[in-house]
Amino acid sequence: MLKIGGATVNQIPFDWNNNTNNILEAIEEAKKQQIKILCFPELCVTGYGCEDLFLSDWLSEHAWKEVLKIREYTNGITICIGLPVRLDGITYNGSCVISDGKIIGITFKQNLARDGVHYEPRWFDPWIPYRIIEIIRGDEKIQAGDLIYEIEGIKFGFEICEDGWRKNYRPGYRLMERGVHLILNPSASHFAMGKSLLREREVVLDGSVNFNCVYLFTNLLGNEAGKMIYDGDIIISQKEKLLAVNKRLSFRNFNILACDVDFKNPANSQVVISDDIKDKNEELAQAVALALYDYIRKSKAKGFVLSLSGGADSSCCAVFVAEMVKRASSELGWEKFNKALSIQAESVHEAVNKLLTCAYQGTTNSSSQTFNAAKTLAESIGAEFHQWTIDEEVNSYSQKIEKAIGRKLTWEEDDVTLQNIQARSRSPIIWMLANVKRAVLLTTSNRSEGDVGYATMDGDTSGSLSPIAGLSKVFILQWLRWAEKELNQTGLNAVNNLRPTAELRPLERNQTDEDDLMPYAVLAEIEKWAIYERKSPLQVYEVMKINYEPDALKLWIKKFFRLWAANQWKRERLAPAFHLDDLNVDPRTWCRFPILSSGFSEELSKLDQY
Ligand SMILES: Nc1ncnc2c1ncn2[C@@H]1O[C@H](COP(=O)(O)OP(=O)(O)OC[C@H]2O[C@@H]([n+]3cccc(C(=O)O)c3)[C@H](O)[C@@H]2O)[C@@H](O)[C@H]1O
Ligand SMILES: Nc1ncnc2c1ncn2[C@@H]1O[C@H](COP(=O)(O)OP(=O)(O)OP(=O)(O)O)[C@@H](O)[C@H]1O
Ligand SMILES: NC(=O)CC[C@H](N)C(=O)O
Repeated sequence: MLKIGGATVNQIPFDWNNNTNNILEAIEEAKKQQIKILCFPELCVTGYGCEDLFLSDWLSEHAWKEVLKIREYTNGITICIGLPVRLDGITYNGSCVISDGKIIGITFKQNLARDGVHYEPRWFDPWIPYRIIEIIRGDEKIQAGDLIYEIEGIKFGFEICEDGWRKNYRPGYRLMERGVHLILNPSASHFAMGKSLLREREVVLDGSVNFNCVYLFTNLLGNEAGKMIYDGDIIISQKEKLLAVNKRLSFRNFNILACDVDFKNPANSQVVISDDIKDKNEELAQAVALALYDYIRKSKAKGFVLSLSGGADSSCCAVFVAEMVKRASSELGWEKFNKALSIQAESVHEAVNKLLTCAYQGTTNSSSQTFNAAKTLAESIGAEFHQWTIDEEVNSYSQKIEKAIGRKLTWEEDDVTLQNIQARSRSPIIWMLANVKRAVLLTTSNRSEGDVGYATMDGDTSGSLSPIAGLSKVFILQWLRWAEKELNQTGLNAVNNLRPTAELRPLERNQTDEDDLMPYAVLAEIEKWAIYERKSPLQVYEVMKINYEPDALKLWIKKFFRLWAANQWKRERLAPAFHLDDLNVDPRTWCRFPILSSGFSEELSKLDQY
């Protein structure tokens, strides 16, 4: 029997103190549990999200100094820690094995992650299979490359994150030929709804079955650098059996999971029952809560400010903050929670009151229904709530422009202008409140709005963090109904009975988002084919035509592609957002698209001729 384990850690890019402390605390705990081999996540010494700093010499040099510090605490244990290693001006992504005070080697990643949110080839070079070199650090000579190691008669090697996702190119095939009993996978695998099952089945179980071994996977934890959230999974399998899976998305700085493994007789290996929850609505609630907690903790802001309209998007943001307080305080206890966020509170309501300030900013076009929905929700979660109207500001701007252009503004001629000035008049004062409170201003953009630019730049897009910009409106609407019932967020009842509306036109015009755009379900389906599956307008029409009336569908597809292309600049200006789904329209991470383009003019005319 050999006790092996993983340690997930909540790191911060080049926050040496935080990162090394987390690693040392985890080692101490692992020693108490008598773990013999302990695997930490990918690049855990520096953080995974150091971006172009990986190209500098000093980052890797400093990382090495931390490795030497950590080495001092490894008596009686073998650990693997991830760090960048720069050799002759080229950076490699390595996992360093330290056993009982000795550095016994560094393995380098062979397959670099380059899809979706990952841009590793910009910073790292892939390592060539079987290549082994000797590197000099101080007066030490260290083996590095495609190594295998042996501890207490157990041979082990590495697949580093993406290595385990590249089905036919997995280093595991070669490690099996070289007789390893154990494969360690240190990872930085970002959260997306539904993805943790893929890790379990396609990386871990497929690995232990195909390579006839024990497979140990350890992921990073939390919102490390602003956008990506790491689940902090630790998964251990032996051949076709899952031995241990931890509860993901913890608010703690580190978590450990270990089990006793009998390498010769798998039937004797310890099995740890998992209480992880895979339901998409629940894992999303936990992931966004953790992301918000880490964001204020790491940015040292004093809380959040939110322009709360009583509509779905802003209400969703408010509920996520309340869930953050509820979940983090329940896992950490009030003492740790208060210390981490520099507040004093003893109940969820009290803490939400200190951390979330909301304002309803009505106009003559606002309804009593949205006001009541906003007020009821704010009261139910305990948020500080203010209300005022912005008609004076809107009228003042309008009168000045009317004087300048020498005519009256009218809804017939100036529809979008008159809408936008309302959204923009809410912006300076809500920013002012954020300044006063030294808080982060949340913006409420969702992914469907992002697709088609259905938002006013520097109006409702104002803010510095956009928690739900990665979610489609269809998903948000169903999540809110789920949260009302399953999370007992009863203050959502009125919100859930409203139809999405911008309330920017006079009330008698009965504005709804879906009349302005198209049904949100259609928008989400076109988005799936056009953006996720990368199909042309005609191809989107081909796959969708069986379910819709042809002329209406053509109009919707044309509207989507036209607005998509015209609004790339707007997506570039949206506040940083969390990555939550397989698909994202963030131009700085998942989805690159030109700001100026043909706007699909030829492709859309082909659709007309079809
Ligand atoms: N390619 C480009 N590169 C750089 N800038 C570009 C540009 N194209 C336009 N622009 C600029 O952008 C301006 C237009 O953008 P912008 O002012 O944002 O406004 P715009 O996109 O024209 O209109 C905003 C839309 O969002 C809707 N809305 C607004 C507010 C809230 C909600 C809601 O759901 O609650 C909905 C509103 O009904 C309207 O349909 C132009 O005046 C021009 O200055
Ligand atoms: N009366 C209002 N008071 C405060 N903020 C408002 C008001 N109207 C709009 N806003 C701000 O503008 C944002 C954009 O409005 P939008 O209509 O897209 O979202 P929503 O009102 O939250 O949801 P829905 O679209 O489902 O009505 C809101 O989320 C909110 O932050
Ligand atoms: N860091 C990595 O190599 C991550 C890549 C992997 N495909 C993931 O998304 O989880």
